[in-house]
Amino acid sequence: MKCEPIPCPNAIIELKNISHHYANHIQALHDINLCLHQGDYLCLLGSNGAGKSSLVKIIVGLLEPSEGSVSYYIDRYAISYLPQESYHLASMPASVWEVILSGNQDRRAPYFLYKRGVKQYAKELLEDLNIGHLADRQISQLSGGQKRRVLLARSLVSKPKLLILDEPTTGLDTQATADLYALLAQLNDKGLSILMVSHDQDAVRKYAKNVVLIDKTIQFFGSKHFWHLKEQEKNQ
Ligand SMILES: Nc1ncnc2c1ncn2[C@@H]1O[C@H](COP(=O)(O)OP(=O)(O)OP(=O)(O)O)[C@@H](O)[C@H]1O
Repeated sequence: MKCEPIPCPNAIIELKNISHHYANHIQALHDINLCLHQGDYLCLLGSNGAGKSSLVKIIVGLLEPSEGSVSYYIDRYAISYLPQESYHLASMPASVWEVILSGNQDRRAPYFLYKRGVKQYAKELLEDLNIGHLADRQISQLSGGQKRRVLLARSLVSKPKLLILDEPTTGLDTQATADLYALLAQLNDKGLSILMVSHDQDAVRKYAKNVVLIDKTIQFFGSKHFWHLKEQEKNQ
């Protein structure tokens, strides 16, 4: 199905004609045109190998696209990214508290100059994500699900304007998953823009505003309600 791109009046990021092939000639993405709006909750869907992680890495600047351009209409430092795997952070010789605060490293200020407000917000995040009891533990000694919650707190402590998450609920139990979605919805209500790679169809139905479905190229890009109708049609 060919979709017209939704208009971009309040775009914070705009992708134009993005294509990417890796050194082994695998074509991961072809001619992607996409925009992310201020206040959006955009879910990026696609099957394994469809190019989701490649696209996210291009958006956050970790991967240079073979073709096309990305335009940023917000400060790049206002973008926070929670990747699928963060081995280096999850194995750091540091406490949970230190790892969370390191998400707010002001590049111009020494480590000890954290403002009181940042520490207060870090404490709130510890509570919201139910990891307050872990604050003094070494992150390397936590379970996979606990580490993910710590890394989410780390990616939020700088109060980003855009949060990009790649499969954020991997390894979380039912309660932790529900808590995480509730927190994201709350932050989105307060103005945080969200781009989330997800396989969780229920979460997409419940929380997303817009949906982009890719399989190297864009298969669908539009409102969640329209996507839902298309899904229903397909299943009839
Ligand atoms: N570093 C790499 N070098 C070569 N090919 C790669 C590399 N990373 C990804 N690919 C290939 O690019 C294509 C897109 O991969 P990508 O990881 O972006 O997909 P994905 O949609 O995120 O998949 P998944 O849902 O399984 O995480 C796949 O065919 C993959 O094998």
